[in-house]
Amino acid sequence: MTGYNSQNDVASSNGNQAGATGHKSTEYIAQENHTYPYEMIQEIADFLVKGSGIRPKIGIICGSGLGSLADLIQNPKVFEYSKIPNFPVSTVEGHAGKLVVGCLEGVNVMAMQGRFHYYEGYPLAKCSMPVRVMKLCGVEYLFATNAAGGINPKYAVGDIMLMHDHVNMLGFAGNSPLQGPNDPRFGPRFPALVNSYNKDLINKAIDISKAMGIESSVHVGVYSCLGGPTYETIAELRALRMMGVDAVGMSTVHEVITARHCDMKVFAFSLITNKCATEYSEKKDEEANHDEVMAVAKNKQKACCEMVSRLVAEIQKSL
Ligand SMILES: O=P(O)(O)O[C@H]1O[C@H](CO)[C@@H](O)[C@H]1O
Ligand SMILES: Nc1nc2[nH]cnc2c(=O)[nH]1
Repeated sequence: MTGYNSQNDVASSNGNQAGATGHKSTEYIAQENHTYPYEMIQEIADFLVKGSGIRPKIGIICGSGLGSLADLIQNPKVFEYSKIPNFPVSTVEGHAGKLVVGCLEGVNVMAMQGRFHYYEGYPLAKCSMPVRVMKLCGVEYLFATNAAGGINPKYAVGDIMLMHDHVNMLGFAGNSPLQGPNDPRFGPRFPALVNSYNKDLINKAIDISKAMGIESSVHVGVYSCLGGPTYETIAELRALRMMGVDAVGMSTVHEVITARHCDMKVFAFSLITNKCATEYSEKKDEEANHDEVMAVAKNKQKACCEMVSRLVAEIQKSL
């Protein structure tokens, strides 16, 4: 184990910061960028597969207040993040910090009850590192869920938006989970992101929403991730709307990028927990707040759980 967690570990690691030529080694550059070497991710994956006795096919990331998605899992083996070697810990309310491995609708799955956000102080590569762990555990499909503010005026609180594309605002600012040396065992240096969101899974989810009788509150749209932790200003929300963004949050995009880099099939949805104001107003109730986000997610978790279960059942048919 090359074990490191902080800048201090970099300085005290293997002393190969600069070789005889004065060049930094790839491993040193990886550590300097807070990326995780392949071997370290493999060790985390081995720990989880050995500890659970399961090789999951589907990985689920539970959004704020949507941790109950992991409660669907049968015969769960639960790993607290703090007990998993080299794993970050969750610091946000509504993100329990547990990894749950087991069976859902006859498929082996792994669910993160708690994700990592950039605003928590973690670099993007660290936020999305668990996606690579999932990959090395055997995961082929990533289901990423989130709580988001609705910018599209047609969206109501409690609606679900199936993500078919994203606008990566952190990427515009030059920040990416793939920054730093590329390890081709995960994927290519320059991955393409068109068709990132699997069309077949979106269509299946639309059919499921019809079967559930909720199709009028299910949309297909564009998500944008901002760095947070502030919610947006009116001017920012207007700018995002002009760019074609339908819902805004502080997560998911870096996970999707990491998943597509290592060729996973991606399905993602946003639960619209608040309507974003695009007109100036003094009204307090038009301001986003995390308590409201959590309350709406709690209210709507049943529909979200059913959507996820049914989609997993559909995948099971095709395995
Ligand atoms: O994206 P998830 O983790 O669902 O959480 C969303 O809700 C929180 C803000 O209320 C932010 O963390 C935002 O990203
Ligand atoms: N950035 C952002 N994240 C959210 N998560 C839930 N609601 C919101 C929102 O309005 N903005």
